[in-house]
Amino acid sequence: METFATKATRSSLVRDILKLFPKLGGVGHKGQSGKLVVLGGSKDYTGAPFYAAISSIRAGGDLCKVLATAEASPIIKGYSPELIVTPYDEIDFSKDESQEKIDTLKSKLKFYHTLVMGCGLGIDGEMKQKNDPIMLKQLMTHAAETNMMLVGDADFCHYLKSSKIVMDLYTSPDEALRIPERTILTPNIMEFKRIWNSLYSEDYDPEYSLIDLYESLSEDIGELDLSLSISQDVTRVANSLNGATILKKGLVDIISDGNRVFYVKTKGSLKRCGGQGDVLAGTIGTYAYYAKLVKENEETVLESFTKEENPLLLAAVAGSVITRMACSAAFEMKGRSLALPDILENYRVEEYLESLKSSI
Ligand SMILES: NC(=O)C1=CN([C@@H]2O[C@H](COP(=O)(O)OP(=O)(O)OC[C@H]3O[C@@H](n4cnc5c(N)ncnc54)[C@H](OP(=O)(O)O)[C@@H]3O)[C@@H](O)[C@H]2O)[C@@H](O)CC1
Ligand SMILES: Nc1ncnc2c1ncn2[C@@H]1O[C@H](COP(=O)(O)OP(=O)(O)OP(=O)(O)O)[C@@H](O)[C@H]1O
Repeated sequence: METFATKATRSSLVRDILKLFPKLGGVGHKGQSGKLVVLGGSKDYTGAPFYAAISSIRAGGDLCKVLATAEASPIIKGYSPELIVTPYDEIDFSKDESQEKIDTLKSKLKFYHTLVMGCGLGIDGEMKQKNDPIMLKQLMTHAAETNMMLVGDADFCHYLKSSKIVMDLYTSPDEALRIPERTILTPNIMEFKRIWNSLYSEDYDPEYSLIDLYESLSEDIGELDLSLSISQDVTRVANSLNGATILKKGLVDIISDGNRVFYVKTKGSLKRCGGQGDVLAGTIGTYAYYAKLVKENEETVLESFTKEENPLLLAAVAGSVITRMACSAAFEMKGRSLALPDILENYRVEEYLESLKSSI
């Protein structure tokens, strides 16, 4: 069996996670701690975009908007007065005459920091299959032009597989838009396989066991050597997608942009109720913005990353740690009766940061 030697130290990573969070000094204005848009929500799925959006606020953000189908919009709005909900599916994105409506929709994304795509987006229906990839390309391009960060989860991974229009944004990227380097993808194992199958002819057949990895790692957070087989499937996909950051979810979350590989095995929930991935996507959406701020701020010096390296790796590590801590706290309270709202109720970021700080 491989030994899973690590590189960046746990303590340097924890100190970097603490540096990611903007100070709440009492002088900030509304939106400064993060404004996020979730593109998802359809006939079958109204919970997923709600969970992602509300988690972005619980994680530290200020404002969130949901773009959903007209059918799902009033339902999602009804879950919380916190959410701004805008329908998108009355627009046929493939038609030139829709341009005015598309421009109006784009104007509603102005000043947002992150676009989270896929939570409850849905994949059923001929019209949706045709329209959604064009819509994704248009909104992603617009988001990149306005310097937003991107998170792709759930059904976004389906469109990455089924639509060349979407995959081309990663495999033949427009250098000016820098879409791969502003993206974090958060596939679960099924979604990871979908992306894998769209890139390579051979089946996904990992040589390692996550249980072995989990048991052999002494620290809860750390860096893995690139040469390990555990690192190689994620780095391969990240490299094929031109440096997009991948967080492969599981018992141990593996995170890579193709250059470096990190893991998180912080204790989470033993019950795997639906929606935990949506919570992670919303949380990471807020932290992707914080990572961009860290990169832009000359005064913030990270210990585990150089200024040239990809700060989204840190956003993904932080998102995974905080989500897992909230899931663990909720599971401690509710055990087998855990449902997703219990996790939202247990989002106590300040407390988790304090506990990380005192652990080093
Ligand atoms: N309340 C809501 O509105 C929610 C809506 N959601 C939304 O639903 C949409 C579709 O998402 P999805 O979760 O049904 O699709 P996907 O992840 O492909 O799973 C399909 C099947 O694969 C399996 N399977 C999954 N994970 C596995 C694993 N780790 N290891 C092994 N097997 C695994 C498992 O099947 P099984 O093997 O148990 O038969 C599972 O049933 C998407 O838009 C999403 O955002 C969710 O966010 C939840 C809350
Ligand atoms: N076996 C596990 N033990 C502990 N935490 C886990 C485990 N598997 C996944 N997680 C964590 O749970 C969160 C969600 O991962 P999960 O695999 O449940 O996503 P998902 O299938 O996309 O969820 P969703 O139901 O929202 O579609 C991640 O933060 C991940 O780190």
